[in-house]
Amino acid sequence: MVESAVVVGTGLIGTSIALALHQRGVDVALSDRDPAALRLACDLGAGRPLAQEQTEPADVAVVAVPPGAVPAVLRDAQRRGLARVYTDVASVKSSVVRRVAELGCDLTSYVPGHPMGGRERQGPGAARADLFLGRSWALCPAAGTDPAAVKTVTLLAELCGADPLVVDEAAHDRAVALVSHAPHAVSAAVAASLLDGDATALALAGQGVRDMTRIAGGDVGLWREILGHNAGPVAAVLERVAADLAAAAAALRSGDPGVVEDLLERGRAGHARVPGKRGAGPTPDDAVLSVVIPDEPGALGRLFAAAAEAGVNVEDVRIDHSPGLPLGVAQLSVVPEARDRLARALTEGGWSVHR
Ligand SMILES: NC(=O)c1ccc[n+]([C@@H]2O[C@H](COP(=O)([O-])OP(=O)(O)OC[C@H]3O[C@@H](n4cnc5c(N)ncnc54)[C@H](O)[C@@H]3O)[C@@H](O)[C@H]2O)c1
Ligand SMILES: O=C(O)C(=O)C[C@]1(C(=O)O)C=C[C@@H](O)C=C1
Repeated sequence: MVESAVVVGTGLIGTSIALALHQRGVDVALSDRDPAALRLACDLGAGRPLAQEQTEPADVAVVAVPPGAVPAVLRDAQRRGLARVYTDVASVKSSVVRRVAELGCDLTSYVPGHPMGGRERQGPGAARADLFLGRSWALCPAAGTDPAAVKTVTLLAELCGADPLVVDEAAHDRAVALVSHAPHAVSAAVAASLLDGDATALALAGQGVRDMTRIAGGDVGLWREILGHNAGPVAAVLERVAADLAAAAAALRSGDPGVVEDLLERGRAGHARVPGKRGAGPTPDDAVLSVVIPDEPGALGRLFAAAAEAGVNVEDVRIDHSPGLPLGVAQLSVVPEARDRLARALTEGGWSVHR
């Protein structure tokens, strides 16, 4: 059971976890070294400030501070006896766990963790209770970790709507180098190239460059720490990506289309491997309906209401606006079996539906 929790570090991730737990009826006590971050998290309804003298240990304490700060914060939390079970959310695991052991923390009650949901913004103001819905949440218990502690942190992840995944810490670091850390560095490199663009080039920026550079807007201090703590695995991925890019550039200069085509084909194949919601495959093209919506208040609400009336759950939605036009296109992702039913119902309801 997770009935009470302490969250140390009320930034984006700590406050998002606290909001999710609070919504599920967990008693959440919050702490942050920055009083403004703590106050905002409390005002957002994420929990109450942790009392100086905590009498009863909570079921679980979540250390949600930058990777380099985790070991000392965990040691202090354990010394204070804040909880029976401890976890952290740092984006890297091996270096953090090594330092935690060096500081003499109790390893039996500590389950290293990493929720795979986040944003490019920092602080409690960016927190969302649904940040981890359908995301994986890595747990990296060691041989000596108490199985009951693993159960508690598994439950914590599930209460936040995530899918817990037990993985060895070194495998975790190699995996996130591939799916998170190197992509961040590549996004930063592409975004940095925009510094060479003039006003005309930037005025022509479309959705492609926005998608590609969103994560480059993340906090420099945090990402410098993350990349530095996972240096070897990240460097290995960056070297492979750099080799591909160098080969593509050389082929473009020499007019060899095969190399470029091979990169594009492998890119499509890699993209198709990225799982969708809850580990399912990506939404097949045939399960996406494009619906023209007027750019006016309530239009999206009416569209969702029409889908609900047809008994169809909208799994995901993306909205493309046409600048200068009073219209947008909502791309509704639904399970393939529901596509025809929804298309029929929307068409009968007067919506302009395209497959
Ligand atoms: N940002 C993401 O997308 C993301 C996703 C998953 C995991 N993480 C991990 O979550 C952790 C927190 O990242 P964030 O994005 O929430 O950052 P954030 O900057 O929004 O929040 C960090 C909070 O920790 C507090 N803090 C720092 N040192 C502290 C200390 N010694 N004692 C108490 N509080 C302290 C800060 O005041 C701040 O409020 C990091 O370890 C990061 O690797 C981040
Ligand atoms: O969506 C984003 O903005 C993120 O960068 C989230 C993301 C990721 O790479 O998926 C970033 C770092 C984390 O440690 C976990 C999640």
